Amino acid sequence: MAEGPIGLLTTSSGKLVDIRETITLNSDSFSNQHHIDLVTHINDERIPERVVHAKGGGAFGYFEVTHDVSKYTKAEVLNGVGKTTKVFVRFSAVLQNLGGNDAARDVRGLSVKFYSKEGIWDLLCLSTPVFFHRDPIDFPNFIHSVKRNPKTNLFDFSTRWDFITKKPEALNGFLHVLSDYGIPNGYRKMDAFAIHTFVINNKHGDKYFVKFNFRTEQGVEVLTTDEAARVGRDPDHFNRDVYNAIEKKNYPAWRLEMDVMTMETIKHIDYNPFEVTRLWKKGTYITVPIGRLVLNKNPDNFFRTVELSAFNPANLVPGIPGPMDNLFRTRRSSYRDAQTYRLSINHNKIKINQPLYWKVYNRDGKPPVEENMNDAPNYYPNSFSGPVPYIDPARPKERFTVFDSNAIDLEPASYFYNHYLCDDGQRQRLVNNTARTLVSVSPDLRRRVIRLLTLTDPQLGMKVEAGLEVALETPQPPPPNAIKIPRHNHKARHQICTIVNNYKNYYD
Ligand code: HEM
Repeated sequence: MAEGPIGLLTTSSGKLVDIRETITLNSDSFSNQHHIDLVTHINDERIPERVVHAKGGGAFGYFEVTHDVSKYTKAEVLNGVGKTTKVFVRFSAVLQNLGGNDAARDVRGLSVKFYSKEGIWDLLCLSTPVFFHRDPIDFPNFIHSVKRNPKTNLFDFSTRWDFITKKPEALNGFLHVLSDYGIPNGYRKMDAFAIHTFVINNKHGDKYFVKFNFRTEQGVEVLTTDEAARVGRDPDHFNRDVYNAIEKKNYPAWRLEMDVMTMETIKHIDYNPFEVTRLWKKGTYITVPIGRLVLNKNPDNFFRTVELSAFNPANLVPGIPGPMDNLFRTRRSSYRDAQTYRLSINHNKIKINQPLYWKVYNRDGKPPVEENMNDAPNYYPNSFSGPVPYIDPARPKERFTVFDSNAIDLEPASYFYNHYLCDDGQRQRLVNNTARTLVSVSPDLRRRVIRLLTLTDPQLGMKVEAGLEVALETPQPPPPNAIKIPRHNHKARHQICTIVNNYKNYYD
């Protein structure tokens, strides 16, 4: 904050405001343009919240290349050891509305906007290494089933479990959310995964298949359900945590690495590596370090940066042609459509989304239009010095198609329960959390869920059934913000469970 006033007050059209115009009592308030300016502007201050990932926070920083990956990709942003690129990062919770609770059991987002010399690269990641469905047509149904019930406007476990039992591939993702991994101890303490298998290429046009993963340098930490209920008494705990760490110059950082598969491996492995509801099997890939993401500046203005930011997975750069699976193909158009609705067709001209360089044939539309390409031709091809395309000699020529299977495969969910979770304590907490969600659903739906869990793993089904019996007889804890903490309970210890990230141990 500046020490003195930063200048004289004006109306939004620039007229200086007399001090007598700052009060309207006993005056002709409708001749007071300052008053009208204020009371009408506030009516239009809201824009639609994001349909998913509405609650979030963000920070600026940089990405530094620490390893030479030119063998795999020619992308300028990932090349040149020691080089830094400016970034803006947005953290989010998928299901929470604006103003929702950071400590809710949910999937988290970590989206990175790289302001690269070759254009914006948006890398969108989740805190789970797997997604919930493979068919893009399921997205609206899946989101409806996990967001608020249209009648009660409450979050509803019946609709969630109903959807999962009809689409069992979603179970693996849900088990992640119901486990310790479902509530990280803040955004700084979580890893993040881009999930899809990306195609990348080097300057010779050779293709590689990679999964991008961010590994937190703060260490992975999670909250138990009870711990989260306490932490959640401050609904903005996660945003506050990131903000305060940056203000204290304790800059949060992540290592960016990629799991790499060659074209040869892709052709011969016994599972579909493009399948987003499962992990890659150990031994079929190598892990290559790339660089470091560091957040070192809080935004000066939340709305102008975090709310107006538009991350679009289709924003890719040369050397990273991107994923080929069907889900990603839908994402290529979906985000642009959402952001046009939320921010206008010119969302890429909003400061936070602007690339370093752009020359386009698009014109006009809702502001901002910036210089609107001034007097340059507005059609292509033309004979009047309009911008021309370049030729990328390294663009991969070979094309192939990814076919998805419709088969239901419960093995990834079974693997998660038996091997990804590292001990019986983790497994028991998953069982308890799952049982609690079944208390409010109908007996018929409970039976369907137990049956699905039993098919996944007999022990899991049996334990959840037993846990449910206990939960039905135990009075349910009140909602988090109604929990009473004893006034002098200095001994209330934060039982934060620090867990080894065993994602890499898959199929060890
Ligand atoms: C068919 C599948 C999917 C569809 C249709 C979809 C759609 C959307 C939409 C419409 C938004 C809001 C965009 C906005 O208003 O700015 C969004 C946000 C987001 N999505 Fe997806 N999504 C899909 C799958 C995924 C997957 C697989 C990931 C994981 C990598 C993911 C990660 C994210 C993240 C991190 C955000 C928040 C971006 C931000 O911080 O603004 N989504 N998604």
